[in-house]
Amino acid sequence: MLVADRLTRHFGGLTANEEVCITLERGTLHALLGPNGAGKSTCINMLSGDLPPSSGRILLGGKDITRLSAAARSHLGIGRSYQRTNIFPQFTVLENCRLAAQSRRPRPWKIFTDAQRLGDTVERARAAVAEAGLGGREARVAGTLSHGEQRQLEIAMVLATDAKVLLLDEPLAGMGSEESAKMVELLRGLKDGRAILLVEHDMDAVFAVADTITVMVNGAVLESGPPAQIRNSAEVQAAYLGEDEHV
Ligand SMILES: Nc1ncnc2c1ncn2[C@@H]1O[C@H](COP(=O)(O)OP(=O)(O)OP(=O)(O)O)[C@@H](O)[C@H]1O
Repeated sequence: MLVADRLTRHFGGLTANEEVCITLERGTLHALLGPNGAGKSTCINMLSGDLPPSSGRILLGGKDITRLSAAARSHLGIGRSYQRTNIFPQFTVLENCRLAAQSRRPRPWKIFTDAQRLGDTVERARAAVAEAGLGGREARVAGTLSHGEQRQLEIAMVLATDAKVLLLDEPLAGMGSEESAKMVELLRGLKDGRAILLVEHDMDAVFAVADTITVMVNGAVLESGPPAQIRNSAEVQAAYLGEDEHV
């Protein structure tokens, strides 16, 4: 569905990503692992259109989208969440999702001109809230939700844009074990009909939910494969996972 083909990004003399290749398939979750500074955020930023690559290509359904803006990619069905929670805290859960859904419309801010379309947007927002596990909390002011629920709301906002490719940057950050377990369940349910890229430090969560894992070290892909292969890779253990007894 989405292909990163030899993506490279330099920052001055530093090579943050070097010829990174990643393929996201519909119906699967692909996790991107690596120590701090490995280049995961740089990679997700290039895929979302927040950062232009120095070289390499990004293909969506075979079409070259390397030069498209983040907004144009959103219209094509690529949605992303950010490491830091990115909601409007003073708005309700439903309003946050409605604004996200609205952003996909051709003229996003002309919302009072077409009641039928506005209705569609609200329906999409409601469906996204439900799918993200926040059903019943539509009228809650977002800033009063728990941390875990705010991260769920972020996911709901991505879903409200009708994204078919989800780029999720550390959705479990700062969560307790109960909240994490809930998020893992949520992620599992989101695979259906979508392709997901998950950048996440929580190993237990990654191994519980990923179909494919790519490990990056120093800006380059060290190894990519199913969880069992990564778990048993001597190279991965030596470079990165060796000291983690969960793996
Ligand atoms: N805008 C920037 N300008 C200069 N250097 C940058 C920039 N963004 C990232 N880097 C550098 O590129 C390298 C890769 O950083 P990146 O944030 O992609 O890693 P990461 O794997 O996401 O790390 P973390 O797990 O800490 O988020 C690091 O050495 C970082 O300092």
